[in-house]
Amino acid sequence: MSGPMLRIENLTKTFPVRNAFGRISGEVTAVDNVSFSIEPGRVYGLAGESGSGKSTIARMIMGLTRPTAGNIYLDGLNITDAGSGRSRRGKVQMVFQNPGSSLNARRTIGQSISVPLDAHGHPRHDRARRIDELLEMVQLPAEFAERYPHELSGGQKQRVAIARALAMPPKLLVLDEPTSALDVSVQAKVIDLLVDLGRRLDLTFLFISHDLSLMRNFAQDVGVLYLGRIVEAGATADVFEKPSHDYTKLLLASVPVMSAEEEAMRPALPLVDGEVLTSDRLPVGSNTSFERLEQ
Ligand SMILES: Nc1ncnc2c1ncn2[C@@H]1O[C@H](COP(=O)(O)OP(=O)(O)OP(=O)(O)O)[C@@H](O)[C@H]1O
Repeated sequence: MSGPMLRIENLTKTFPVRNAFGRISGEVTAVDNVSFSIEPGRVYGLAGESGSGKSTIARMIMGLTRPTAGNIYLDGLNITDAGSGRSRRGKVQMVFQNPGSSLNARRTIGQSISVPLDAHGHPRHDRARRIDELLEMVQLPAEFAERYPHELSGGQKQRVAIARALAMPPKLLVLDEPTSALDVSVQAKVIDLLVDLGRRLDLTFLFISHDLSLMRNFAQDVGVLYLGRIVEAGATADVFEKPSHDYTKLLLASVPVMSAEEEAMRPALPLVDGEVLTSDRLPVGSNTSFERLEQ
């Protein structure tokens, strides 16, 4: 099918805010009229600081949170109200930030990987072979199938989470801060693995991160999210070279630089009322005291 793999159209999500007595006293707009699309085989980066609405967008795509307004199309199909069940038909999978908590401590790695296989009716007699194949795909030895999560490093656990997400190969892989719980040296290896798998399996990625240096290497297109809105979007190289929004400039200014050349290319810090705009001068949004409500 031609057309975008994912199309997000005017997506909005509000949550009720409760006061100390548990009564609804207002609402917070976590995602505010967001639109973007991802062409097949591309990596789209959604960048923004904590609280900007990144995870809420991911949860709506996965059918874990119902949008207040707007539409989500996956491979041409409107999945906005489809819930997290079969209607996504295994077309979309997600890898979460913390590989430790996404794996069941009481299950062996092989058992964890077989959950999606069983759920999709993969033939039992082929299960062990498929688990070996998936472990090999994420560059882990076959013996790991017998191990428990506590016997693995953070990077190895994240590789298992990726193997599980690919057990029934999806078209779209949503990565919500997939490397932020890992050491810097391990982060690059996990990203390299994702790039390689993306090519081999023809995957499309939504890569959610606050880490712009990773995004620069991985994503071809980027949308910068600030207080629930996309304030800037375009080809990653363009956005990084000529950011137009103050918030993007600020995010870029805090990316660690490696060389004098890169330092010279850093955008000047935005000035507001003649003063340098720093993170603590940005409106942070009133996101500190809400009860987190599952809708
Ligand atoms: N279930 C909920 N109930 C109430 N408010 C919520 C709920 N989920 C998210 N929010 C609020 O919505 C806003 C966006 O949160 P979200 O988790 O999407 O941000 P984020 O960019 O993913 O941040 P982080 O990187 O810290 O996870 C925040 O203000 C948050 O407090």
